[in-house]
Amino acid sequence: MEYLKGLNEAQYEAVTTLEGPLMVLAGAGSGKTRVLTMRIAHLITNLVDPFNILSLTFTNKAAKEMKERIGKVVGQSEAKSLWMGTFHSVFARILRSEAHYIGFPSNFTIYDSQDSLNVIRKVLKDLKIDSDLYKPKKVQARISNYKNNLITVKAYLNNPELIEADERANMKSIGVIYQKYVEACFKNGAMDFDDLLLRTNELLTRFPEVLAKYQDRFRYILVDEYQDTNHSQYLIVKALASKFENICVVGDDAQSIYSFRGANIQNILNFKKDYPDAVTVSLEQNYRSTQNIVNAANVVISKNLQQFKKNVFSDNEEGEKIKVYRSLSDADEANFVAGNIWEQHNSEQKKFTDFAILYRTNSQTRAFEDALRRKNIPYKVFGGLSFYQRKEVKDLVAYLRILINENDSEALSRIINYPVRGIGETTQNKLIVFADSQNVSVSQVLDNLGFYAPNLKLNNGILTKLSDFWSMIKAFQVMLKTENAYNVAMEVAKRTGIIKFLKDDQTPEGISRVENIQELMNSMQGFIEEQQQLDDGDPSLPNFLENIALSADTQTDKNEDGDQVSLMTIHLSKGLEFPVVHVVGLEENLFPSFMSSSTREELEEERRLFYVALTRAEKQVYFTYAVSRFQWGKITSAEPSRFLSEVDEQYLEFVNPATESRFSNNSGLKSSIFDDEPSEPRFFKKKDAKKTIERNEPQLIPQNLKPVATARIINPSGNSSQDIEVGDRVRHDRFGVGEVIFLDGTDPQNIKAKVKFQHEGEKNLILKFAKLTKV
Ligand SMILES: Nc1ncnc2c1ncn2[C@@H]1O[C@H](COP(=O)(O)OP(=O)(O)OP(=O)(O)O)[C@@H](O)[C@H]1O
Ligand SMILES: [Mg+2]
Repeated sequence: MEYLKGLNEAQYEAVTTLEGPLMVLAGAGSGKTRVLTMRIAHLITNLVDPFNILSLTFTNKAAKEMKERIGKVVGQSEAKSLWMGTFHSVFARILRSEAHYIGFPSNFTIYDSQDSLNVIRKVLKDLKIDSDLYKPKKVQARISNYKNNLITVKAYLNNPELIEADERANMKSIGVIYQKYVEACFKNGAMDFDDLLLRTNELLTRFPEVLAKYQDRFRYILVDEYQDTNHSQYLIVKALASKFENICVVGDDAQSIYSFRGANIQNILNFKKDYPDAVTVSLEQNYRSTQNIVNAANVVISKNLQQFKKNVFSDNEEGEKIKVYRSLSDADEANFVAGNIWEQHNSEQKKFTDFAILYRTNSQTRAFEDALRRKNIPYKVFGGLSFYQRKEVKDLVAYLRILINENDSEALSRIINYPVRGIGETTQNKLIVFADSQNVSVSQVLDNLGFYAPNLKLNNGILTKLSDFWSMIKAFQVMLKTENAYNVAMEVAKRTGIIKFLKDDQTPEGISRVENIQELMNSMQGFIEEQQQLDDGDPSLPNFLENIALSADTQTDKNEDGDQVSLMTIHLSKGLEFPVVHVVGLEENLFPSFMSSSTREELEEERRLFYVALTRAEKQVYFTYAVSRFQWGKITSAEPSRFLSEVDEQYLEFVNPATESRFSNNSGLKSSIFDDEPSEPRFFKKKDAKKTIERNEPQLIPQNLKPVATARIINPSGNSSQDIEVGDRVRHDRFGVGEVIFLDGTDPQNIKAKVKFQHEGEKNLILKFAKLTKV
């Protein structure tokens, strides 16, 4: 069989041992995912019905790619009936069919983290609990943690130890908040992400017939990235696999990076305990990266005490050294990376998809986006606020959610007065309080407005507005019976006045909101067409809504398959590979993060994250760090990350001019940024110091400016110039577009300008450094 030929001996064993429990524990790039993919192809070739195979992946995108690859071996139609996806998407699907067992409607809404946060805020308000003491995000994390460890409200309330621990942490109301939160979700007919796992566990433990059904169905179970499963996921897999024990898990303890979400490395250790005769395969050859990268990664991870010993080697070329670039600011760092990509694209004919920029936190994205945009380099930011979480998109989706599940009070509160229709907060509160007093939902009150009206204490004008609103919703529901989801959504966007409301705002943001609504429609159309082509496709609105609720990781941009640079957090990059990887922001307190460097455990997890970043690369790695960074509205100085010094110098090459101490920060820098005449920083040559000034705009200058008529902007390279006058519109890299209101000074090297920016207000700038362009 052709597909088996490309495997090495250990991989071959893992692919062809089809029966019984099997664990592949191996380093990055050693072919674990490939083994999993080929194993599924091999199962199907050996006449296992794809219907009986369940494969759990880390992202939906990974599932899609695997399916395509398997399809190439066994035929696309066979591959289609595989059950493949993330834990959340697979079990959401199962919960829909079995929801009645646990008292949920089959059309339950899935709450993303924003929705759930809103519900928590409401609960806190109802309970009159100060949200400064109980920060909603913190409460959310705690509840999530309980759920992922299968600690239900009841279990919590019966566990004095947990209650005491929360009391000690000054969180003694967590129990009651947790209870109210669960009640609110249940009443809304909604599940949050953790519920999808928790309720699946409930389903499988409380109803043996349901368990038996899915045990029989999923005779072969495969899990990728097993090191990052949490307890709840572990129990689901264990329960499903316990009848046939045909379970194959692959993972790498050195890449466990989700312990903050409850991922538990113990699951790997437990595997041997749960299945004592499990076959364990280790893969040692890394096929992804050059020797230099693999060796550097080995050195880094060996600093962790908590790890299985692994030999990983590469037979690929030795490859280039890792390039280290010390930048003077975050903007400089971004310019260097964009410049490097641009240069390699032009001179070496590399595609933009060959490049990745990996960072520790989403907030680092903007500088790179700006730099790439300036060079007209196409890029895609993964993660962050997903398309479907943008306000205008969520608002329209909330209408659609209400059509499916009227009890979804979170959706209702979003739209009842959007666009504004005179149903203000007071009215909404009255409705909620009244509904509670009658023990019905707000939608039930609206359904029977005539009946409840005499007791509602609302004036006739408001009652008419409520009744009009609800009649409109009912009309959409009727329409949904005969029209497809796209037509209904279009009608909603028009009839409710959303499109008009958004179109009235002609600012760039307003225009992009309208485009986003258009994009939502496009994605709906695309979804319907895609589903119509599938044998078991489901183009219905509920299925569309489920897909977008679970789509945090999928790509939604127009040019999805275009040639573009990938920007993402390291967490999201897990499992992926790119020819050229830039690991940026390698500074203390950023990476390792200041939030996760106080204990050894935390630091080891950060180091694993660094290992993940490094091992994404096939050919080239760039490490960059800045000695000063624009953060929280001000410039702060930064020290190089300790991880840089943990990589043996033999694997590194320093791109900057030689410095006295490679990773030492230059504490003289901070003041020099603000001085007109820089004092010479300690480890910098004079040339470098000058650059510091030029690159670190803005230069703030005294307020007392006198107007002059014209000034000349000297381009930093000195070879071109532009005249500028008071009243001119100019663009600044960081502040955007603004109008020049004052100019001051006669020395062309030292002209100062006061510019009023559209969004950023007035700024005083030294022209020489501000790099303004006339627009
Ligand atoms: N036997 C092989 N021959 C040639 N290439 C291989 C072989 N095994 C794996 N590869 C290639 O090596 C790369 C890494 O494989 P894969 O992504 O499966 O590794 P992994 O162990 O899952 O990595 P990670 O830990 O990062 O998820 C892929 O491009 C894959 O196609
Ligand atoms: Mg993998």
